[in-house]
Amino acid sequence: MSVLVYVEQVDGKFKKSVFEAVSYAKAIADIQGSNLTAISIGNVGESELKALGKYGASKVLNVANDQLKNFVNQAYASVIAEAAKKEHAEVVVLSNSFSGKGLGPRVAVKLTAGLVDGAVELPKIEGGKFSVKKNAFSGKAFGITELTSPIKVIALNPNAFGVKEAAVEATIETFAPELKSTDLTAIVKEIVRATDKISLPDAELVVSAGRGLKGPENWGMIEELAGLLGAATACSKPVSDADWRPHSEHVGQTGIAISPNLYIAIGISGAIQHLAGVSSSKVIVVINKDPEAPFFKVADYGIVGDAFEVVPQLIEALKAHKG
Ligand SMILES: Cc1cc2nc3c(=O)[nH]c(=O)nc-3n(C[C@H](O)[C@H](O)[C@H](O)COP(=O)(O)OP(=O)(O)OC[C@H]3O[C@@H](n4cnc5c(N)ncnc54)[C@H](O)[C@@H]3O)c2cc1C
Repeated sequence: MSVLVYVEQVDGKFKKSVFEAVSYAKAIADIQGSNLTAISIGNVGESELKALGKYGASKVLNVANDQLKNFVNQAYASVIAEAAKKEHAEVVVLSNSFSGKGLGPRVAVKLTAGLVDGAVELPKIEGGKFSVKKNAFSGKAFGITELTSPIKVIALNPNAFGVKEAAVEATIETFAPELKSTDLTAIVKEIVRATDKISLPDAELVVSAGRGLKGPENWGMIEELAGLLGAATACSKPVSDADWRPHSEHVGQTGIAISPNLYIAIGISGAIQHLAGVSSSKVIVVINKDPEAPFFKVADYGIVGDAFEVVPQLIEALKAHKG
């Protein structure tokens, strides 16, 4: 018996959410008294794979196949399921990222396993029962799901558990499962990234702005503030609908759901559909000129003021602090 964790790579590197998923899987392995194996797909260097030992993976299955260099949902799901069978894994953990959201259900079907996606806590394993707390209704509620299948698949929400070190020596093993032709009907040859900015779902700090900014020409100060903080930028739905910002920045019920350590909302009213995607942020700072704006009700810190006065002052203060 073991726990298997899928470690998603981007350009041969692991993101923070991977170390978090490994830490989470290691904690489950410790509860069960079993070992943790990681499965890496794509061309990842040995030192990067070995580094997974720092978070508790004692074995790393390495699938270095050129056809799988870039993410292919169907094929990756087959490889993860084969790895789970090989390792007799009782629990399979992955990150509830863009690709994890597609992989989780596929892996679960292949293993006839129960799935919890959007997990926010370690499972409770008591009296033969295995239940997991998860986000429900776009983050407006939590649900407790009991998994009754012998194999369980858990997709962990980024930033829900944190990265925890549990250093062990990781051994690397080559794994080359046979792929069906139906798994490779589409191969991603190359991914050309539109931007090299910090990716929103992984960002620990997010600076977000809404219609209060009046127009796209005013985003310079938002980008400058985000740049100084090392934060990603986000926006409300009307802003991306009006093409002031790209749709990839739209957060909320119909956009991306995020849970960064810090979310700064500037000129955003705080409509329930917006809050659905950001309310699990650890600290929320709201800047709005209307003291009655609903966002203040969920804010940890609020500044009532005009964004065009407050943001430049914040930028100056940060520059002075950094200098
Ligand atoms: C089915 C459905 C799904 C939706 N999904 C989403 C979603 O995923 N994400 C989302 O964001 N919205 C979503 N919406 C839209 C949502 O209901 C709100 O309309 C939207 O969030 C409002 O965006 P906003 O706060 O930027 O704009 P507004 O509501 O226009 O608010 C602008 C805010 O800026 C403040 N302001 C104005 N000028 C300044 C200034 N100079 N300085 C400081 N503050 C200023 C105002 O006081 C106001 O609070 C959805 C709606 C529906 C019906």
